[in-house]
Amino acid sequence: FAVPNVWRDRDETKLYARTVTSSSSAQLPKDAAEALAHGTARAEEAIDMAVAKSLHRSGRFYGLTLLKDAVSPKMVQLMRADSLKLHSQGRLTPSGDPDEPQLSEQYKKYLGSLPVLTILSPQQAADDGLLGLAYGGAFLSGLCAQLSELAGKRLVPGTLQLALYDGEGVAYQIHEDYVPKADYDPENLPEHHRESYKRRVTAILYLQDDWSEELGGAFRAHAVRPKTDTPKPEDVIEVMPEGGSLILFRSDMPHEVLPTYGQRFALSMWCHAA
Ligand SMILES: O=C(O)CCC(=O)C(=O)O
Ligand SMILES: [Fe+2]
Repeated sequence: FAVPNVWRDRDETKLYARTVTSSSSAQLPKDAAEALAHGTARAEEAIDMAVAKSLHRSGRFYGLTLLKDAVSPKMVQLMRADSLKLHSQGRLTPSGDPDEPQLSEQYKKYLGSLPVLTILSPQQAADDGLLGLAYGGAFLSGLCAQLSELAGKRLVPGTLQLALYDGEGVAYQIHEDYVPKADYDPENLPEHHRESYKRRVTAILYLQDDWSEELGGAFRAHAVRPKTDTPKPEDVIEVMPEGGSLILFRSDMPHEVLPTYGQRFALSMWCHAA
């Protein structure tokens, strides 16, 4: 993701973090159109030049950026309610394929639990009356558009994913979201993975009401893939999945989710190279 030289400013800040203030959309949306419009407006408010620069700065953590209160507590609550609704309807599955059966108790007992997920679009969420997820999807799509504008290099909204780590120690081992095209056979992957080579920026919005350290589930960023099970402290940064927090990073950064002992929802967007 080439950026103008002026941004290569040797900023070694490990984690750029800030709290987003003021919301143009403090009111709950009254209909689907308003949910989409408010989500887009919030992206324009939250993603400014400082965020775009942070995402492209040099340094070891691939532009890792944390925006707290990226979304208001009210909207987080609405998104969480929508997410719980989809979960109760059995729409979240390990591969994201709605027809795939849920994990059996036997599988969980022997192989452990997995995160469950669904792939959605802001418009589909709006059509289904899920105003919270319509807002969240529009926010994350708007974020890609906003970064595209500020970076002068085209990015488009890619895959939007809702995932649930439903306690029981569910984790996601170290990986990169970007996978070079030569490294996989898309035919054998679920549809939403087939375009992983286009991923440039990962944005993850957390939807918990409140979260505490005993519940685990930290997002752990790695400056380098560790050679042993215990990475050096200077090589990792952990972020708690607090509701309303948004993390952004370049999609080739190694990262993982530590074992989770509470219900942990995350709405993720991969901004693709256009
Ligand atoms: O939920 C998170 O914090 C990260 C999830 C993740 O890495 C992924 O879905 O690729
Ligand atoms: Fe990931």
